[in-house]
Amino acid sequence: MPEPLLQAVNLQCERDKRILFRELSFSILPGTVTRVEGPNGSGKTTLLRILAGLNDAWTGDLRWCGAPVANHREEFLRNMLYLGHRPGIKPLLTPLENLRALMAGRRPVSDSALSQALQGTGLAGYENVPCRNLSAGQQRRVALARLLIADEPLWLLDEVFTAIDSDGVAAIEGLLQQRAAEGGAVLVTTHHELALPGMHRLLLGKGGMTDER
Ligand SMILES: Nc1ncnc2c1ncn2[C@@H]1O[C@H](COP(=O)(O)OP(=O)(O)OP(=O)(O)O)[C@@H](O)[C@H]1O
Repeated sequence: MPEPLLQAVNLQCERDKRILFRELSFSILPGTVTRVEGPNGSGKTTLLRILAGLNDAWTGDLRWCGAPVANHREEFLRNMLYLGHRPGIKPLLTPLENLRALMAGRRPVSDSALSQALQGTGLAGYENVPCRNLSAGQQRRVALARLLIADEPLWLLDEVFTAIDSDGVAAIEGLLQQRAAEGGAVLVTTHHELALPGMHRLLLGKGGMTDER
């Protein structure tokens, strides 16, 4: 079996004196897509934020390629892409400016490559329009264009299908499968039905977690 990209060991998280999950352990292998599932409020967003280093209210161990994330935080952050359930784009900036800002601090990417990514998400002709003038789905597509220029092997995607039409959902499903086929791994939360062959499932809530296929 290949070495897991990410391992969680005995994660516990408490919010407002309520235990969201405890003794939560799982391994994310390269080449996999895993859907984090559970009812509203079961902790899906919280778990992804913990994995992305955006929430400190937890105990347990996280390992990246076998080494504690805490000791290799920069390397982990370089290899991980997190897209949250809000598009996280700036309404006064154009799609091109937003995508440039999303890549800041990462590797340099030319404007023509950024434009190509925007065109790949159906935003041809909107590259220089302020995002506040775009529809909800188009704004989401600006954030999703990030996936088309992502070289990070691990993707953490929280409700990124929101406001996306069926063609767009199918295109994103293709990107997730492609990342897995390239040896990466994807964790995704969504209330949409996903039909990805071989998809793993992490079930939160109802007092525990299972990993099923
Ligand atoms: N900043 C916060 N402070 C305190 N409690 C919080 C905070 N954020 C979330 N919670 C609580 O944590 C629980 C889990 O929230 P979370 O957003 O992780 O659930 P979820 O499974 O993603 O839900 P949904 O399916 O509705 O998106 C909720 O009961 C919520 O009230």
